[in-house]
Amino acid sequence: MNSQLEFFDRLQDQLDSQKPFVAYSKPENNSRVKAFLQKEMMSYSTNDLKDSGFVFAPFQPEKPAYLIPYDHSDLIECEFDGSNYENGESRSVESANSETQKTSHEKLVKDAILEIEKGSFEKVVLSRSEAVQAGALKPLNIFQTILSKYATAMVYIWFHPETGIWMGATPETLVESHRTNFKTMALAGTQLYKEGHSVNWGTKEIEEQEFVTSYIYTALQEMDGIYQVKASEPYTKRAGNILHICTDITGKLKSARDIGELVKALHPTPAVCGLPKESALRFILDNENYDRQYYSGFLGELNIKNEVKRSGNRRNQENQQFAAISTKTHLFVNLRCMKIDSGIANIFVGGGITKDSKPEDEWQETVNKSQTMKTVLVK
Ligand SMILES: C=C(O[C@@H]1C=C(C(=O)O)C=C[C@H]1O)C(=O)O
Repeated sequence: MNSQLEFFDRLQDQLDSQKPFVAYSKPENNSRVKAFLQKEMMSYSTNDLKDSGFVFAPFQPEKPAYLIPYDHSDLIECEFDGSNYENGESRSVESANSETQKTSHEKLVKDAILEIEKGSFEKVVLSRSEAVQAGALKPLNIFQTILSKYATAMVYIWFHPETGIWMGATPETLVESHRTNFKTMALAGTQLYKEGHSVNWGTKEIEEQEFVTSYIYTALQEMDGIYQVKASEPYTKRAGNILHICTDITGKLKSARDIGELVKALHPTPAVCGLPKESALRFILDNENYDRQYYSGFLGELNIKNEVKRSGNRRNQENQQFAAISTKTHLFVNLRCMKIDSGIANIFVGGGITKDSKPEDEWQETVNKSQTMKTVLVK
């Protein structure tokens, strides 16, 4: 375990020498910050997700996913004390041309609704990117503010010379697996969190989230090598100033090595792409008018060896040997994120469109979601 100062110095050195690294804290243990520091300048990728390390994959499934390999990295960690950072309600930065952005996002939404009425697809997730000034704020200081502000998210900073600096605070698990057990979630429907107010969901949000659950559930049930698929009751999940509807879905894989096939079946899920997947993806690529890059892709720990302490009990030795080589994967969908480039933060936000969508509300939803990153850009 490193001291916080030492830990962030190591990250800064890595950034100064332009070598890939990732630092992150997971929702279940949010004060523990871990990092993979790649030892050399090399560029690694993973196609089948059978490698071990930290993966950073784009939205478009056929494009390569970067990997910081476990075997080529220094792994460091620290306990993070966020008490020195400004917290609570903060102001937020605004971009200059929001009227133009509003008009073009609403036009995009209207075009999608026409397409839904024609029967081309049932749901499509439409997004935009917005550039705001990050000023003189240093990337690692922004990351520390995100860590102190969003305790229940997967908070990360990723750097690779070929992708630039990305960071975010995502609420959405793509797949979590340990040995042959796996878990995923159907997350959709959005409203602003208001303290002290009871939460009611409208039909549009309930239906939209049910689409996502039933697509994931059916896709998993139909897949070879997947068993015992179960879905929880939907519940409300808070992510910063935003609320979503969430259903947890669990199951079993025939082999722990099949994680790549599972991810291939899920990504991009209807929570970030649409339904049916192919026609929604086509609409996104033809109409969004910008490149999502790694926004709504996925990132996280891939096939990480699980540390298991052996006991001296001889009767259980077979089991223990199995446990000693078991691996864990925890991948998140890259949402509520931004790319930092020469003092400019490009924030990425989107939302699901169905036949019942109202263009102005959909614009407002992206504005609300953009606050997650905007509020960490103020000194
Ligand atoms: C697409 C985003 O979020 C996704 C879309 C949601 C929605 O349409 O309500 C809710 C949660 C996420 O699955 C985003 O945050 O940019």
